[in-house]
Amino acid sequence: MTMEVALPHDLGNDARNDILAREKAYSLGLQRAGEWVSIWRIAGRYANLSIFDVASNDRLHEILWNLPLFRYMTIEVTPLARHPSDLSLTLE
Ligand SMILES: O=C(O)C[C@H]1C=CC(=O)O1
Repeated sequence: MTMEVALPHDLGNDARNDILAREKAYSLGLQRAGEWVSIWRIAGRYANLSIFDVASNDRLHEILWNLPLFRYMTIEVTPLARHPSDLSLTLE
């Protein structure tokens, strides 16, 4: 999925630092738990591309809804399935 962030210009420094610290802590917790598998910065944008491995769509929604930055994000979810040519699935 991708998450594009648009923080309001009038957000004060303290509020900005606080929400970014809470976002980072929330993200690290989910990464340590194995549900947020990886996160990449999309070069040149205030956006990330992330891979999640969750038990259900309801769990994914719960995770996203509780992102501290949720209200400032545009999120695009792309469901992924295993590809038959994935080397790790190939017996050759
Ligand atoms: O910077 C971002 O891409 C937004 C957000 C997502 C996780 C995190 O720590 O920050």
